[in-house]
Amino acid sequence: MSLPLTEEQRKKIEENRQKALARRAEKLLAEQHQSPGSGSSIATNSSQSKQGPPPNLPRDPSKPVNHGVVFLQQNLNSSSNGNQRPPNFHSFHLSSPGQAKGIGKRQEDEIKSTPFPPRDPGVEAKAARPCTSGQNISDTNCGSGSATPGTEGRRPQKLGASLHKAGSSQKGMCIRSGGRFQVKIGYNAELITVFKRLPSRSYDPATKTWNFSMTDYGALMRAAQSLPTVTLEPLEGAEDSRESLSTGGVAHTCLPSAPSLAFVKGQCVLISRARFEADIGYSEDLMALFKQMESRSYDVKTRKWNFLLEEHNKLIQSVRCLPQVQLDPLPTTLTLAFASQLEKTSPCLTEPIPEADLSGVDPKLVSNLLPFQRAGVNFAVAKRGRLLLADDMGLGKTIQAICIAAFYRKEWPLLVVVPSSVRFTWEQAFLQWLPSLSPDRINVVVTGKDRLTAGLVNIVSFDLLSKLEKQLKTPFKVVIIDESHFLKNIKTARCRAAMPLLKVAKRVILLSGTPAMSRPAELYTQIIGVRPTFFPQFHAFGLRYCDAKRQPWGWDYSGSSNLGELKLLLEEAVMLRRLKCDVLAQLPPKQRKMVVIAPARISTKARAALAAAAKEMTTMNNTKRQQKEALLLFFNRTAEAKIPSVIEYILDLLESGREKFLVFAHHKVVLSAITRELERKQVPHIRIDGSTSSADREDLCQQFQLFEKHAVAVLSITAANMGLTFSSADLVVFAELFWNPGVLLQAEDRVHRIGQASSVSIHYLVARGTADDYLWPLIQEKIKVLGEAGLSETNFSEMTEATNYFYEDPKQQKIYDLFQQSFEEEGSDMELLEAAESFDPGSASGAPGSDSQDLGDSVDEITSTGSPVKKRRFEFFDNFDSFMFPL
Ligand SMILES: Nc1ncnc2c1ncn2[C@@H]1O[C@H](COP(=O)(O)OP(=O)(O)OP(=O)(O)O)[C@@H](O)[C@H]1O
Repeated sequence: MSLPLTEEQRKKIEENRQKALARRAEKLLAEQHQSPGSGSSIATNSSQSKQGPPPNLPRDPSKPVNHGVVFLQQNLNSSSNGNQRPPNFHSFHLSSPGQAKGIGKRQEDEIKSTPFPPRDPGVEAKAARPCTSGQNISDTNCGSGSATPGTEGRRPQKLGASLHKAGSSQKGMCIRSGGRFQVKIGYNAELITVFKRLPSRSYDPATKTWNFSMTDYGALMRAAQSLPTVTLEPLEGAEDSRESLSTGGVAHTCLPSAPSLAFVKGQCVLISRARFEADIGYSEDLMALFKQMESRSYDVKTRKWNFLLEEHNKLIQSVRCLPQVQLDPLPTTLTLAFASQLEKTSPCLTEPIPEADLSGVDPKLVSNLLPFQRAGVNFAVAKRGRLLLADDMGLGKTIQAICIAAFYRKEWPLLVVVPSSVRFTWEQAFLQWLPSLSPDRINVVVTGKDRLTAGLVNIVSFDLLSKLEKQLKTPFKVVIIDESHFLKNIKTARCRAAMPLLKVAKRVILLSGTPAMSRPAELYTQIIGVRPTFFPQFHAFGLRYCDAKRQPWGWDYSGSSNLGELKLLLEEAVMLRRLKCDVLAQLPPKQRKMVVIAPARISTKARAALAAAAKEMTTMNNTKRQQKEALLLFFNRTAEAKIPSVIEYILDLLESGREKFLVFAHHKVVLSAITRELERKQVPHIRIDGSTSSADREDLCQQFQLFEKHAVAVLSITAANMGLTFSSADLVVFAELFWNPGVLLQAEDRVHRIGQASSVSIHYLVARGTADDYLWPLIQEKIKVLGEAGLSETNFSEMTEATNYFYEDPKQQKIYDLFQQSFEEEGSDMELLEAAESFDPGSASGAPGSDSQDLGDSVDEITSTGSPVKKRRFEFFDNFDSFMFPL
């Protein structure tokens, strides 16, 4: 005789019975999918959807069925929703004849063969994780249906209303708890599965209840409605509240079943010239599709699938048939740039760059090109003269740019836009490398009154360009932009002036050793400068490569994303970049450069003082002592006159991204003016001069070596030319010349020594119309003598061939002779040193004023009306906040 069942046992049996029924219903549904003549075809389902549930499925709602089946019924009921993009496989497969119409046979087959979404809760939970777009299941599964025309006009069932369910269904309720809500109900395995798919789920072991944020309320209620074994009372007052609507309240008729809540979204990303990767979450359907791709490869490290570019379009087309997957294709810019790979028009991955025919370019230039420079010219010609040449600093971008421009000489006049401090250095470079170019065909624009088109080669500073561009009637066909990162901020006048010129020019040669100093957004203007059709909207570029984020005040593009892809795109279509270490074997250990600094920056007063000093030197009947004094004064006046140009050059170097360098000067006034300016700009720096104690020298030197970012060492030529190591820098700037070349070489070797792995750049700043006119040839002469005697490997004259510093004028010859005699005399070093130390510009007769008072008196900054223009020249320090676009 059996004992009567306890309440507990009855409940358990009922639960088991329901589970068994659910399993059976699921099996039936699966069989229906597999059977060829069954209702699994889209067409059949479409017709069924009009007629009601398929005959082999339970019709009686009072009979328990599993959630998948209930979901099917719900979809059948909502079959009028023809325009709605189905949120998941089930709704797509089993409903919506409108959708079915648009599906081809092959897609149909794919859909038919698509298995059920994963049942393993772990896998499901993974799939249901918020996808890359930030969507979570609560908005992906219902959002699309919530406001579609197909659902309009149909009276939606209230979200919270309990459906009529089997009398044995388990009852529970939702209760508000702060900003969340909790579900009070006994154990129900299916409901737990639903819970586990909701992103905001949290389990409280103390009360043994699950709780959720309100964002998941709609999804939970809809999923619970689809479970025949569960009846959930809604939250009080939530039925018609905005909360329920915002979570998709009106769309409950298309509710997905719990397992199909997963929706994955991702994008294709280029990972090499030949392959792209699908950056997307897990989806079983997608996985099946990936496995059909011939070129598929799985990267165990990134846990992502990648494919050959030639399969990109095929994959994208196939994925479009998976309604629960959104895989964004590569941006059009990339597909255009890599068209040969996508269309497999090129049999080899990297085609060799053809050798350019440089027979029309001056042989002097061509024969001097180093192999990597020649390759740079070939690359530029292969890119039809439009490129960003981003070689490391000091690799000779100037000579390459001149050669590329000379290749297109028939299309000249040429425009060369450069930082103001190097206008004359560029002039020298043209004279040096293109002997066929008559010097009078070079037009260096110095003032706002000059003509921009007066020469065959026109060299202009960024700032003057923005004042003179209106002069242009016909555009330049060939344009060089030196330090093109000066254009990084689209809002600046210089950028606004230059960009239209680049757009219409046929050849655009951008030069920069540091195209972007802190963020990819800085590259945008340079990319479109070279390729105006790339990323027509900055926003699209920002979204992909700048990790664009919407902020309350607008979009923030200061981040970075997909950098590997950006690099590939740049290398393919825009940029050539070689690092020093790549071509070190081709480089000399030291590269010297004579920088002709802008004479226009020498103030009128300083000019007058220089002229007076020079005149004094050539005055007849002067005693030897008077001659010496005149020479010292000329030397001192030179130092003073060079200060504005020196400072401008140093600031341009910093703006160009030079991080660490040494500046040698001789006069105290020059050292002080430089350090004062660095302090003003808050650039970390050290100073070592005659007044620095031995102990401090070592400390300061160590400090400089350890500085991580940009820093400048301001050093006295005579006090810091020996015994110190500054090998963490690879650039030395001589703000002043010194008559003793041995001292200069020693100073150079502060960076060129053991510990220095790089080729070292040395820049000598030379000002015309000053004592430099005499000092420079004197130094070259002396070095030559040392070289001939085997005492120096250095040949200074090589870099100044084009510079005629020897004067025909007998007066100038006399000054030169005087310098020569003085420097050869015993003790002259000491005398010059003292003169430099004690020189006080304010006290000298005819003095132009104390050290840097005249710094701003530049012709550049005088407009055509003669009024000084106040502006922030050095954006590098003042303005990091570019590219913050308003919404
Ligand atoms: N092939 C060459 N033959 C002789 N001198 C060269 C050659 N290439 C470069 N130089 C010299 O090397 C020095 C550095 O070159 P350049 O100023 O063009 O470098 P860069 O790449 O523009 O550097 P930065 O980015 O610092 O301006 C110059 O004095 C230049 O004349």
